[in-house]
Amino acid sequence: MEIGESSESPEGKKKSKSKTPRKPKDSVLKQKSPAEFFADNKNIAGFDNPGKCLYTTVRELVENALDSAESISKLPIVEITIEEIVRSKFNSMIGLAEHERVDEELYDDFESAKAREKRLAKEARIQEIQAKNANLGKKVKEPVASKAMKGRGETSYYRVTCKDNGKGMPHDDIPNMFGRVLSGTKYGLKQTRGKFGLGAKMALIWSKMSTGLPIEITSSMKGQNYTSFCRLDIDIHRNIPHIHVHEKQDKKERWHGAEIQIVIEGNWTTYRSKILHYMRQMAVITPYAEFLFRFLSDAPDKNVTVKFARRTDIMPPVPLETKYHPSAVDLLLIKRLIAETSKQNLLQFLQHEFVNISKSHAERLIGEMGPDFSHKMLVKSLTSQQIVRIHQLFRQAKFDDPSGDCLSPAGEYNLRLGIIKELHPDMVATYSGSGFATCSVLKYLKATPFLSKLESVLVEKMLSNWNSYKINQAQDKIGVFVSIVSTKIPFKGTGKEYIGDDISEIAAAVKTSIQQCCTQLKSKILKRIQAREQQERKRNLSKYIPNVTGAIYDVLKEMSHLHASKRKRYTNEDAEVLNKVSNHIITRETLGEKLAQHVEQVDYEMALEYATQSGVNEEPRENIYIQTLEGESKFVDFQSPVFVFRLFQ
Ligand SMILES: Nc1ncnc2c1ncn2[C@@H]1O[C@H](COP(=O)(O)OP(=O)(O)OP(=O)(O)O)[C@@H](O)[C@H]1O
Repeated sequence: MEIGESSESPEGKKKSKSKTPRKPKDSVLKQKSPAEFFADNKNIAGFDNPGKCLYTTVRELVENALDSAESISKLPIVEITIEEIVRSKFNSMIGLAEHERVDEELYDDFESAKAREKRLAKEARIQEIQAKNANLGKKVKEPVASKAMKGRGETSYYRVTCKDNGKGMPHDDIPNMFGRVLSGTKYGLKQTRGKFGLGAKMALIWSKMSTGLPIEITSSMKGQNYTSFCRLDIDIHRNIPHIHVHEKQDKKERWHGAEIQIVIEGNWTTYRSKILHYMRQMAVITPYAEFLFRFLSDAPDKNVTVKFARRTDIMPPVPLETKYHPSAVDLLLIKRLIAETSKQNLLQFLQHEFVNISKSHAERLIGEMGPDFSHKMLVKSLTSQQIVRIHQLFRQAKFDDPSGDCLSPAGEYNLRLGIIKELHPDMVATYSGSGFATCSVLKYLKATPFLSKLESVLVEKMLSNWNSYKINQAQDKIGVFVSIVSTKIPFKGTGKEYIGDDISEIAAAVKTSIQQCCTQLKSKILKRIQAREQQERKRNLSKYIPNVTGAIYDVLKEMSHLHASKRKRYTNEDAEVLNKVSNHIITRETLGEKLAQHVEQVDYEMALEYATQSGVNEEPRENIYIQTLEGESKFVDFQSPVFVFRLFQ
């Protein structure tokens, strides 16, 4: 599907010989190609400012790499490198001579001698205050960038390279895949990260807007004895690739996959933490992938190398292509399906082009459509009115929900593993819901602030009663991961940053998942609280043993004197005890020991009583997750926060 082709640019029109009516002189009507539209509105695809553009470029390339490796069931290895290119280096790269400023006052970062003096004095004062605060152990705020530091001219360029071990691309498709907006291989009804056929082209449009440099693609597919190399940019007005080089080269290594390289303007300083956070999130959600992230610059202290190692060899199965659900199609879609179907008659069409319509169900539906319809009628001969009738029936009839079999959720096992390995939380709870294959994870951290403002507001909205789950919002740090898989995620924009909470089924599934996780956490937290209380009770009782023994022993001693001097006679058991005191069989020490034994006994009995009441009759248990024995792997991992068992068959 290439929507781009239907929209002609003014240039395209000039060239075409078609007899379209001439534009009236006073008309203000204009057309835009999809590439022009997205260049003008790049914010809707997550390309807002240079920093965000760098971040979104990384995201788009990484997600394409993962999609590609997963499509052939290959454990992904993704190497992403961001190389900083300072302006002087960039200029020499493009053959632009360095220019010494002549008229300083022309520049945005110009400051007069007086202003400079004032600024330096202010900065010195701030530094002094900060030094004082640091000595007092107070928190020191990051200094705000001064005008001289943040001049608009301080552009930085970055070469972003992403290499994967995925499927690679057919040689002839590469130019359109990267140089034609709204072209891709992921429009079908299949769960993939990519969907719009836009991301890589947005990165290219941004490189064209900011550096003017082309994108370079190297690709090799399994079984190909060559490597494809393509250097191209995009003709924005016509929305077509502008190819510089497109050739087959000798294959030097046994590699299949793709390597994409692009030079763009960006801002590493402001987006460093967001990019690293994203890489970590990807490592959490895809623990079966290996990520190598590198930031390289001329200043070695700025360089970053992070390797997120693979923690499991078990990846979710490849998602399956599915068909449309009859309740979810519109008129346009039915017409398209009719045009594209290979089935001859209406019965076969209904039965094979939709999910949840069996043969007998199709027969009943055709019966319900009216006398104009029959099983054998040619589907391509349906009139517009008849198609409307089918559509109306699809809207009114009752169909089973789609099964979700075509989806491949990350699964509790993978999410849990990813979270434990990357975030080392204090506690984790996971829950996997059905229907939307929603899997939600809630982790509970003591030390690391995790939620961003937006996420916390969202979770807050979902769950206002943390207290009832024994979660202390002021003290406890809570992280929530929700993984939603679908053939079509209802993102709010092509930047794929948000999904709305207006789709009630998704909102309800997410809420239930979070509540389920909270309930699991609650029982873990309660156990911990009770264990702490038990320890405290014992400590409190033991604390008084010396004083209590002393007091009792003094009284017994006094009584034994009275008894021995016959000033007061005690009988039976009392006399026996007092004699033992006189004969040093009962001493301060033996009394202390007995009391300690008693405290131990009482404590044990109380713990036992609690355990019987709450149904805990053993040591606290930790759930372990066993991966199913599907796929090629001949082993199974038993995963717990403290150990992993790998059992080979
Ligand atoms: N690393 C890669 N390996 C193999 N194919 C790739 C790779 N990167 C891109 N492609 C191909 O190029 C197409 C276009 O990619 P692009 O990022 O523009 O869109 P998309 O991934 O399909 O959708 P979205 O815009 O939602 O990300 C993809 O559909 C895919 O077929």
